[in-house]
Amino acid sequence: MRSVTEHAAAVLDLVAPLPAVDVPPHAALGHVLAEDLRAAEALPRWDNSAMDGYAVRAADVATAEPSAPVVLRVVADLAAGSGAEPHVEPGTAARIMTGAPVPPGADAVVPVEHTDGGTTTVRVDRAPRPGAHVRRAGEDVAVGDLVLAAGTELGPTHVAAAASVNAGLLRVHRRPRVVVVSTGSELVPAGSPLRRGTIPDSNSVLLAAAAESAGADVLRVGAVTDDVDELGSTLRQHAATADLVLTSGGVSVGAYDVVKALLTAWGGVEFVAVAMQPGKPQGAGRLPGGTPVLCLPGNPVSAHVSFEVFVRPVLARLRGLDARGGDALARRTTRAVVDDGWRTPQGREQYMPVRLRDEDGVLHASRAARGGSGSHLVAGLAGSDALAVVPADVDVVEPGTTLRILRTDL
Ligand SMILES: Nc1nc2c(c(=O)[nH]1)N[C@H]1C(S)=C(S)[C@@H](COP(=O)(O)OP(=O)(O)OC[C@H]3O[C@@H](n4cnc5c(N)ncnc54)[C@H](O)[C@@H]3O)O[C@H]1N2
Ligand code: MOO
Repeated sequence: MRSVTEHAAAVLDLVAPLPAVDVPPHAALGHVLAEDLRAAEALPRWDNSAMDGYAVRAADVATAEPSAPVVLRVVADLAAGSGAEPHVEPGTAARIMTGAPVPPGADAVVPVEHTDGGTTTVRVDRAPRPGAHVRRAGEDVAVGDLVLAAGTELGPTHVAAAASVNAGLLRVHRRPRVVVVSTGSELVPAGSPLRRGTIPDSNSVLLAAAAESAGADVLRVGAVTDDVDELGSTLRQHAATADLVLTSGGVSVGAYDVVKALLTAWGGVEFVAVAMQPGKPQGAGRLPGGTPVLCLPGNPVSAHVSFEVFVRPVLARLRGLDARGGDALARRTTRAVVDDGWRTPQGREQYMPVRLRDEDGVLHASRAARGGSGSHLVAGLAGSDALAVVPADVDVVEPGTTLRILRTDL
Protein backbone atom coordinates (compact mmCIF):
# COMPACT_ATOMS: atom_id res chain seq x y z
CA MET A 1 0.00 0.00 0.00
CA ARG A 2 1.07 3.55 -0.77
CA SER A 3 1.26 6.04 2.11
CA VAL A 4 -0.91 9.15 2.18
CA THR A 5 2.20 11.33 1.87
CA GLU A 6 3.39 9.41 -1.19
CA HIS A 7 0.03 9.64 -2.93
CA ALA A 8 -0.35 13.34 -2.07
CA ALA A 9 3.06 14.00 -3.64
CA ALA A 10 2.17 11.96 -6.74
CA VAL A 11 -1.05 13.89 -7.37
CA LEU A 12 0.64 17.26 -6.80
CA ASP A 13 3.18 16.32 -9.46
CA LEU A 14 0.36 16.15 -12.01
CA VAL A 15 -0.21 19.91 -11.96
CA ALA A 16 1.60 23.24 -12.13
CA PRO A 17 0.38 26.80 -11.41
CA LEU A 18 -1.96 28.01 -14.17
CA PRO A 19 -0.87 30.85 -16.46
CA ALA A 20 -1.45 34.46 -15.45
CA VAL A 21 -4.30 36.61 -16.73
CA ASP A 22 -5.16 40.27 -16.10
CA VAL A 23 -8.32 41.08 -14.18
CA PRO A 24 -9.57 44.36 -12.72
CA PRO A 25 -9.54 44.62 -8.91
CA HIS A 26 -13.34 44.37 -8.68
CA ALA A 27 -13.22 40.95 -10.39
CA ALA A 28 -10.13 39.64 -8.61
CA LEU A 29 -11.66 38.31 -5.39
CA GLY A 30 -10.41 34.78 -4.65
CA HIS A 31 -7.71 34.86 -7.31
CA VAL A 32 -4.05 34.42 -6.40
CA LEU A 33 -1.66 37.20 -7.36
CA ALA A 34 0.92 36.07 -9.92
CA GLU A 35 3.29 39.04 -9.56
CA ASP A 36 4.19 41.46 -6.79
CA LEU A 37 2.06 44.59 -6.91
CA ARG A 38 4.12 47.72 -6.24
CA ALA A 39 2.71 51.20 -5.82
CA ALA A 40 2.97 53.30 -8.99
CA GLU A 41 1.51 56.18 -6.99
CA ALA A 42 2.08 57.32 -3.43
CA LEU A 43 -0.91 56.97 -1.16
CA PRO A 44 -2.18 59.49 -0.29
CA ARG A 45 -1.06 61.08 -3.54
CA TRP A 46 -0.91 64.57 -2.07
CA ASP A 47 -1.27 66.14 1.39
CA ASN A 48 -5.02 66.30 1.97
CA SER A 49 -7.49 67.34 4.60
CA ALA A 50 -8.78 64.88 7.21
CA MET A 51 -11.59 67.27 8.20
CA ASP A 52 -14.19 69.59 6.75
CA GLY A 53 -12.90 73.04 7.78
CA TYR A 54 -10.31 75.63 6.79
CA ALA A 55 -6.75 75.23 5.54
CA VAL A 56 -4.68 77.82 7.39
CA ARG A 57 -1.14 78.83 8.26
CA ALA A 58 -0.87 77.60 11.86
CA ALA A 59 1.30 80.60 12.79
CA ASP A 60 -1.54 82.97 11.79
CA VAL A 61 -3.93 81.51 14.34
CA ALA A 62 -1.46 80.47 17.06
CA THR A 63 -3.12 82.76 19.59
CA ALA A 64 -6.73 81.94 18.67
CA GLU A 65 -9.09 81.05 21.50
CA PRO A 66 -12.84 81.50 22.06
CA SER A 67 -12.34 84.79 23.92
CA ALA A 68 -9.81 86.06 21.32
CA PRO A 69 -10.70 84.63 17.88
CA VAL A 70 -8.56 85.38 14.81
CA VAL A 71 -10.29 86.45 11.58
CA LEU A 72 -8.86 85.32 8.21
CA ARG A 73 -9.91 86.18 4.65
CA VAL A 74 -11.28 83.12 2.76
CA VAL A 75 -9.53 82.96 -0.65
CA ALA A 76 -10.86 79.65 -2.00
CA ASP A 77 -13.46 76.94 -1.52
CA LEU A 78 -11.94 73.48 -2.05
CA ALA A 79 -14.35 70.56 -2.40
CA ALA A 80 -13.00 66.98 -2.60
CA GLY A 81 -12.11 66.54 -6.27
CA SER A 82 -11.10 70.17 -6.75
CA GLY A 83 -7.84 70.52 -8.67
CA ALA A 84 -7.44 74.19 -7.68
CA GLU A 85 -4.10 75.19 -6.15
CA PRO A 86 -4.69 78.59 -4.52
CA HIS A 87 -1.78 79.94 -2.46
CA VAL A 88 -2.69 80.54 1.17
CA GLU A 89 -0.85 83.79 1.99
CA PRO A 90 -0.45 85.10 5.58
CA GLY A 91 -3.81 86.29 6.88
CA THR A 92 -5.87 84.07 4.57
CA ALA A 93 -7.50 80.65 4.62
CA ALA A 94 -9.15 78.27 2.16
CA ARG A 95 -12.40 76.54 3.01
CA ILE A 96 -11.65 72.83 2.50
CA MET A 97 -13.56 69.56 2.59
CA THR A 98 -12.32 66.15 3.76
CA GLY A 99 -10.08 64.57 1.09
CA ALA A 100 -9.34 67.78 -0.86
CA PRO A 101 -5.63 68.55 -1.48
CA VAL A 102 -4.22 70.96 1.13
CA PRO A 103 -3.28 74.13 -0.80
CA PRO A 104 0.30 75.44 -0.86
CA GLY A 105 1.10 77.79 2.02
CA ALA A 106 -1.33 76.12 4.43
CA ASP A 107 0.10 73.76 7.05
CA ALA A 108 -2.92 72.90 9.21
CA VAL A 109 -6.66 72.39 9.01
CA VAL A 110 -9.08 73.90 11.51
CA PRO A 111 -12.29 71.82 11.74
CA VAL A 112 -15.42 73.82 10.91
CA GLU A 113 -16.64 73.31 14.49
CA HIS A 114 -13.85 75.61 15.71
CA THR A 115 -14.91 78.46 13.39
CA ASP A 116 -17.98 80.52 12.54
CA GLY A 117 -18.20 78.73 9.17
CA GLY A 118 -17.79 81.99 7.19
CA THR A 119 -17.35 82.00 3.41
CA THR A 120 -15.77 85.45 2.81
CA THR A 121 -14.03 85.74 6.14
CA VAL A 122 -13.73 83.10 8.84
CA ARG A 123 -13.40 83.51 12.59
CA VAL A 124 -11.08 80.87 14.07
CA ASP A 125 -11.47 80.34 17.81
CA ARG A 126 -9.03 77.50 18.45
CA ALA A 127 -5.31 77.24 17.57
CA PRO A 128 -4.32 74.12 15.60
CA ARG A 129 -0.88 72.57 16.00
CA PRO A 130 1.14 72.75 12.78
CA GLY A 131 0.19 69.72 10.68
CA ALA A 132 -3.15 69.24 12.43
CA HIS A 133 -5.70 67.24 10.38
CA VAL A 134 -3.39 67.01 7.38
CA ARG A 135 -2.97 63.50 5.92
CA ARG A 136 0.55 63.38 4.54
CA ALA A 137 1.37 62.27 0.99
CA GLY A 138 2.91 58.78 1.04
CA GLU A 139 2.10 58.03 4.69
CA ASP A 140 0.19 54.89 3.65
CA VAL A 141 2.55 53.74 0.86
CA ALA A 142 5.39 55.44 -1.01
CA VAL A 143 6.02 55.06 -4.75
CA GLY A 144 7.65 51.66 -5.33
CA ASP A 145 6.48 50.12 -2.04
CA LEU A 146 5.28 46.51 -2.09
CA VAL A 147 1.49 46.63 -1.76
CA LEU A 148 0.67 42.92 -2.29
CA ALA A 149 3.11 40.02 -2.65
CA ALA A 150 2.88 37.37 -5.39
CA GLY A 151 1.06 34.35 -4.00
CA THR A 152 -1.46 36.39 -2.01
CA GLU A 153 -4.98 34.99 -2.14
CA LEU A 154 -6.98 38.12 -2.77
CA GLY A 155 -9.64 38.97 -0.20
CA PRO A 156 -11.75 42.12 0.06
CA THR A 157 -9.01 44.19 1.72
CA HIS A 158 -6.43 43.11 -0.88
CA VAL A 159 -8.53 44.12 -3.87
CA ALA A 160 -9.27 47.43 -2.13
CA ALA A 161 -5.54 48.05 -1.59
CA ALA A 162 -4.91 47.37 -5.30
CA ALA A 163 -7.66 49.76 -6.36
CA SER A 164 -6.41 52.43 -3.95
CA VAL A 165 -2.99 52.51 -5.62
CA ASN A 166 -4.84 52.89 -8.92
CA ALA A 167 -4.08 49.46 -10.35
CA GLY A 168 -6.43 49.01 -13.31
CA LEU A 169 -5.53 45.37 -13.83
CA LEU A 170 -4.02 42.75 -11.58
CA ARG A 171 -1.86 39.89 -12.82
CA VAL A 172 -3.43 36.77 -11.27
CA HIS A 173 -3.39 33.06 -11.96
CA ARG A 174 -6.33 31.87 -13.98
CA ARG A 175 -8.90 30.02 -11.88
CA PRO A 176 -8.85 26.24 -12.36
CA ARG A 177 -11.64 24.75 -14.48
CA VAL A 178 -12.77 21.54 -12.83
CA VAL A 179 -15.11 18.95 -14.32
CA VAL A 180 -16.94 16.69 -11.85
CA VAL A 181 -18.39 13.33 -12.92
CA SER A 182 -20.10 10.76 -10.70
CA THR A 183 -20.35 7.16 -11.82
CA GLY A 184 -22.86 4.53 -10.81
CA SER A 185 -26.02 3.07 -12.35
CA GLU A 186 -27.74 3.49 -8.97
CA LEU A 187 -27.46 7.29 -9.09
CA VAL A 188 -30.26 9.73 -9.87
CA PRO A 189 -30.29 13.53 -9.48
CA ALA A 190 -31.37 14.67 -5.99
CA GLY A 191 -35.12 15.28 -5.89
CA SER A 192 -35.98 12.50 -8.39
CA PRO A 193 -38.41 9.72 -7.43
CA LEU A 194 -36.45 6.83 -5.92
CA ARG A 195 -37.08 3.11 -6.32
CA ARG A 196 -35.42 0.24 -4.47
CA GLY A 197 -31.74 0.28 -5.45
CA THR A 198 -31.46 3.88 -6.59
CA ILE A 199 -30.00 6.70 -4.49
CA PRO A 200 -29.46 10.43 -5.00
CA ASP A 201 -26.08 11.44 -6.45
CA SER A 202 -24.57 13.37 -3.57
CA ASN A 203 -20.91 13.09 -4.58
CA SER A 204 -21.09 15.36 -7.62
CA VAL A 205 -22.88 17.92 -5.45
CA LEU A 206 -20.26 17.56 -2.72
CA LEU A 207 -17.23 17.68 -5.00
CA ALA A 208 -18.53 20.54 -7.12
CA ALA A 209 -19.30 22.59 -4.01
CA ALA A 210 -15.95 21.73 -2.43
CA ALA A 211 -14.04 22.66 -5.60
CA GLU A 212 -15.96 25.90 -5.97
CA SER A 213 -15.33 26.82 -2.35
CA ALA A 214 -11.65 26.05 -2.97
CA GLY A 215 -11.51 28.63 -5.77
CA ALA A 216 -12.34 26.64 -8.91
CA ASP A 217 -14.84 27.21 -11.72
CA VAL A 218 -16.79 23.98 -11.83
CA LEU A 219 -18.71 22.11 -14.48
CA ARG A 220 -20.77 19.46 -12.70
CA VAL A 221 -21.64 16.87 -15.30
CA GLY A 222 -23.56 14.80 -12.74
CA ALA A 223 -23.85 11.04 -12.86
CA VAL A 224 -23.15 8.61 -15.68
CA THR A 225 -24.05 4.91 -15.52
CA ASP A 226 -21.58 2.06 -15.13
CA ASP A 227 -21.22 1.92 -18.91
CA VAL A 228 -17.73 2.20 -20.34
CA ASP A 229 -18.87 3.90 -23.54
CA GLU A 230 -20.98 6.46 -21.72
CA LEU A 231 -18.15 7.35 -19.35
CA GLY A 232 -15.66 7.38 -22.24
CA SER A 233 -17.65 9.83 -24.34
CA THR A 234 -18.37 12.05 -21.30
CA LEU A 235 -14.69 12.27 -20.44
CA ARG A 236 -13.69 12.89 -24.07
CA GLN A 237 -16.29 15.64 -24.38
CA HIS A 238 -15.20 17.58 -21.29
CA ALA A 239 -11.50 16.84 -20.81
CA ALA A 240 -10.33 19.37 -23.41
CA THR A 241 -11.73 22.36 -21.50
CA ALA A 242 -10.70 21.21 -18.03
CA ASP A 243 -7.60 21.77 -15.94
CA LEU A 244 -8.65 18.89 -13.71
CA VAL A 245 -11.25 16.14 -13.96
CA LEU A 246 -12.66 14.57 -10.79
CA THR A 247 -14.55 11.31 -10.91
CA SER A 248 -16.13 9.43 -8.03
CA GLY A 249 -17.00 5.78 -7.74
CA GLY A 250 -16.00 2.76 -9.75
CA VAL A 251 -12.43 2.44 -8.55
CA SER A 252 -12.43 -0.65 -6.35
CA VAL A 253 -12.68 -4.32 -7.22
CA GLY A 254 -16.39 -4.65 -8.10
CA ALA A 255 -17.59 -6.31 -11.27
CA TYR A 256 -18.90 -2.94 -12.57
CA ASP A 257 -16.08 -0.63 -11.52
CA VAL A 258 -16.25 1.38 -14.71
CA VAL A 259 -13.69 4.11 -13.99
CA LYS A 260 -10.97 1.64 -13.26
CA ALA A 261 -11.90 -0.52 -16.27
CA LEU A 262 -11.95 2.37 -18.75
CA LEU A 263 -8.93 4.32 -17.57
CA THR A 264 -6.83 1.21 -17.14
CA ALA A 265 -7.61 0.42 -20.78
CA TRP A 266 -6.80 3.99 -21.86
CA GLY A 267 -3.56 3.94 -19.84
CA GLY A 268 -2.08 6.97 -18.11
CA VAL A 269 -3.94 6.46 -14.84
CA GLU A 270 -2.60 4.50 -11.92
CA PHE A 271 -5.00 2.77 -9.52
CA VAL A 272 -3.52 2.29 -6.08
CA ALA A 273 -4.44 1.33 -2.54
CA VAL A 274 -3.56 4.16 -0.16
CA ALA A 275 -2.99 3.34 3.49
CA MET A 276 -5.88 5.43 4.77
CA GLN A 277 -9.41 4.95 6.04
CA PRO A 278 -11.63 5.98 4.43
CA GLY A 279 -10.27 6.60 0.95
CA LYS A 280 -8.23 3.50 0.27
CA PRO A 281 -8.87 2.99 -3.46
CA GLN A 282 -7.56 5.94 -5.49
CA GLY A 283 -6.77 6.61 -9.13
CA ALA A 284 -4.55 9.39 -10.44
CA GLY A 285 -3.04 10.23 -13.79
CA ARG A 286 -3.87 11.78 -17.15
CA LEU A 287 -6.61 11.43 -19.74
CA PRO A 288 -5.51 10.85 -23.35
CA GLY A 289 -5.23 14.60 -24.12
CA GLY A 290 -3.06 15.13 -21.04
CA THR A 291 -5.69 16.55 -18.66
CA PRO A 292 -5.01 15.46 -15.07
CA VAL A 293 -7.69 13.21 -13.61
CA LEU A 294 -8.23 12.15 -10.01
CA CYS A 295 -10.50 9.17 -9.49
CA LEU A 296 -11.95 9.21 -6.00
CA PRO A 297 -13.73 6.35 -4.25
CA GLY A 298 -17.53 6.40 -4.36
CA ASN A 299 -18.37 6.14 -0.68
CA PRO A 300 -19.41 9.69 0.18
CA VAL A 301 -17.24 10.11 3.26
CA SER A 302 -14.33 8.63 1.30
CA ALA A 303 -14.93 11.17 -1.47
CA HIS A 304 -14.98 14.02 1.07
CA VAL A 305 -11.79 12.87 2.79
CA SER A 306 -10.09 12.32 -0.58
CA PHE A 307 -11.01 15.84 -1.63
CA GLU A 308 -9.62 17.41 1.54
CA VAL A 309 -6.43 15.36 1.58
CA PHE A 310 -5.56 15.16 -2.15
CA VAL A 311 -7.71 17.45 -4.28
CA ARG A 312 -7.63 20.66 -2.25
CA PRO A 313 -3.81 20.88 -2.37
CA VAL A 314 -3.92 20.21 -6.13
CA LEU A 315 -6.36 23.10 -6.59
CA ALA A 316 -4.15 25.29 -4.41
CA ARG A 317 -1.17 24.58 -6.65
CA LEU A 318 -3.16 25.22 -9.85
CA ARG A 319 -4.33 28.52 -8.37
CA GLY A 320 -0.75 29.58 -7.71
CA LEU A 321 -0.80 29.36 -3.93
CA ASP A 322 2.54 27.52 -4.04
CA ALA A 323 4.24 30.83 -4.76
CA ARG A 324 3.90 31.62 -1.07
CA GLY A 325 6.05 28.62 -0.28
CA GLY A 326 3.39 27.31 2.08
CA ASP A 327 1.70 23.94 2.11
CA ALA A 328 -2.01 24.52 1.55
CA LEU A 329 -2.77 21.62 3.85
CA ALA A 330 -0.50 22.77 6.66
CA ARG A 331 -2.30 26.07 7.00
CA ARG A 332 -5.52 24.19 7.73
CA THR A 333 -4.16 21.90 10.42
CA THR A 334 -4.29 22.28 14.16
CA ARG A 335 -4.39 19.95 17.19
CA ALA A 336 -7.26 18.99 19.46
CA VAL A 337 -7.97 16.83 22.49
CA VAL A 338 -10.29 13.92 21.69
CA ASP A 339 -13.28 13.61 24.05
CA ASP A 340 -14.52 10.15 23.02
CA GLY A 341 -12.37 7.16 22.15
CA TRP A 342 -12.75 4.68 19.28
CA ARG A 343 -11.03 1.76 17.57
CA THR A 344 -9.23 2.33 14.27
CA PRO A 345 -7.89 0.01 11.58
CA GLN A 346 -4.19 -0.69 12.06
CA GLY A 347 -1.84 0.09 9.21
CA ARG A 348 -4.10 2.80 7.73
CA GLU A 349 -4.10 6.48 8.64
CA GLN A 350 -7.62 7.28 9.72
CA TYR A 351 -9.56 10.46 8.98
CA MET A 352 -12.44 10.70 11.45
CA PRO A 353 -15.09 13.39 10.91
CA VAL A 354 -15.27 15.39 14.15
CA ARG A 355 -16.98 18.39 15.60
CA LEU A 356 -14.72 20.96 17.24
CA ARG A 357 -15.44 22.86 20.43
CA ASP A 358 -13.34 25.52 22.12
CA GLU A 359 -13.06 25.06 25.88
CA ASP A 360 -11.12 27.85 27.61
CA GLY A 361 -8.84 28.22 24.61
CA VAL A 362 -8.27 24.46 24.23
CA LEU A 363 -9.73 22.79 21.15
CA HIS A 364 -11.74 19.61 21.77
CA ALA A 365 -12.92 17.14 19.15
CA SER A 366 -15.74 14.63 19.29
CA ARG A 367 -17.02 12.29 16.60
CA ALA A 368 -19.57 13.94 14.34
CA ALA A 369 -21.64 10.87 13.46
CA ARG A 370 -22.92 8.36 16.01
CA GLY A 371 -21.88 5.51 13.74
CA GLY A 372 -18.32 6.77 13.76
CA SER A 373 -16.14 6.19 10.77
CA GLY A 374 -18.56 4.50 8.35
CA SER A 375 -17.76 5.84 4.90
CA HIS A 376 -21.48 5.88 3.95
CA LEU A 377 -22.51 8.28 6.77
CA VAL A 378 -22.88 11.30 4.50
CA ALA A 379 -25.66 13.15 6.32
CA GLY A 380 -23.71 12.96 9.58
CA LEU A 381 -20.78 14.51 7.78
CA ALA A 382 -22.67 17.78 7.71
CA GLY A 383 -22.27 17.92 11.49
CA SER A 384 -18.48 17.83 11.23
CA ASP A 385 -16.08 20.71 10.90
CA ALA A 386 -12.83 18.81 10.76
CA LEU A 387 -11.14 15.47 10.25
CA ALA A 388 -9.15 14.03 13.15
CA VAL A 389 -6.07 12.24 11.82
CA VAL A 390 -5.14 9.01 13.58
CA PRO A 391 -1.65 7.71 12.77
CA ALA A 392 -1.47 4.38 10.94
CA ASP A 393 0.17 2.53 13.85
CA VAL A 394 -2.59 3.37 16.36
CA ASP A 395 -5.43 0.89 16.80
CA VAL A 396 -7.27 2.47 19.74
CA VAL A 397 -7.78 6.19 20.26
CA GLU A 398 -8.11 6.76 24.01
CA PRO A 399 -10.21 9.69 25.30
CA GLY A 400 -7.89 12.58 26.13
CA THR A 401 -5.47 11.84 23.28
CA THR A 402 -4.26 14.85 21.29
CA LEU A 403 -4.66 14.38 17.54
CA ARG A 404 -3.74 16.34 14.45
CA ILE A 405 -6.86 18.01 13.04
CA LEU A 406 -7.48 18.89 9.41
CA ARG A 407 -10.04 21.66 9.38
CA THR A 408 -12.68 21.41 6.71
CA ASP A 409 -14.66 24.48 7.82
CA LEU A 410 -12.10 27.11 6.79
N1 LIG B 1 -14.40 -6.49 -2.15
C1 LIG B 1 -14.11 -5.24 -1.87
N2 LIG B 1 -15.07 -4.34 -1.87
C2 LIG B 1 -14.79 -3.06 -1.56
C3 LIG B 1 -13.47 -2.68 -1.22
C4 LIG B 1 -12.47 -3.66 -1.24
O1 LIG B 1 -11.29 -3.40 -0.97
N3 LIG B 1 -12.82 -4.91 -1.58
N4 LIG B 1 -13.22 -1.39 -0.86
C5 LIG B 1 -14.33 -0.69 -0.29
C6 LIG B 1 -13.96 0.68 -0.13
S1 LIG B 1 -12.86 1.02 1.11
C7 LIG B 1 -14.50 1.68 -0.86
S2 LIG B 1 -14.15 3.30 -0.50
C8 LIG B 1 -15.41 1.42 -1.94
C9 LIG B 1 -14.96 2.21 -3.16
O2 LIG B 1 -15.62 1.73 -4.22
P1 LIG B 1 -15.88 2.49 -5.56
O3 LIG B 1 -15.06 3.69 -5.68
O4 LIG B 1 -15.80 1.52 -6.63
O5 LIG B 1 -17.34 3.05 -5.32
P2 LIG B 1 -18.70 2.42 -5.76
O6 LIG B 1 -18.66 0.99 -5.63
O7 LIG B 1 -19.08 3.02 -7.04
O8 LIG B 1 -19.61 3.05 -4.62
C10 LIG B 1 -19.36 2.80 -3.28
C11 LIG B 1 -20.56 3.25 -2.45
O9 LIG B 1 -20.74 4.64 -2.60
C12 LIG B 1 -22.01 4.96 -3.16
N5 LIG B 1 -21.86 6.03 -4.12
C13 LIG B 1 -21.10 5.99 -5.23
N6 LIG B 1 -21.20 7.14 -5.90
C14 LIG B 1 -22.04 7.91 -5.21
C15 LIG B 1 -22.56 9.22 -5.42
N7 LIG B 1 -22.20 9.93 -6.50
N8 LIG B 1 -23.40 9.72 -4.53
C16 LIG B 1 -23.77 8.99 -3.45
N9 LIG B 1 -23.31 7.76 -3.18
C17 LIG B 1 -22.48 7.22 -4.06
C18 LIG B 1 -22.43 3.70 -3.85
O10 LIG B 1 -23.81 3.61 -4.03
C19 LIG B 1 -21.86 2.64 -2.93
O11 LIG B 1 -22.71 2.46 -1.81
O12 LIG B 1 -15.46 0.07 -2.26
C20 LIG B 1 -15.59 -0.80 -1.12
N10 LIG B 1 -15.79 -2.13 -1.57
O1 MOO C 1 -11.46 3.26 2.05
MO1 MOO C 1 -13.10 3.17 1.79
O2 MOO C 1 -12.64 4.66 1.19
O3 MOO C 1 -12.90 3.04 3.56
O4 MOO C 1 -14.63 3.53 2.48
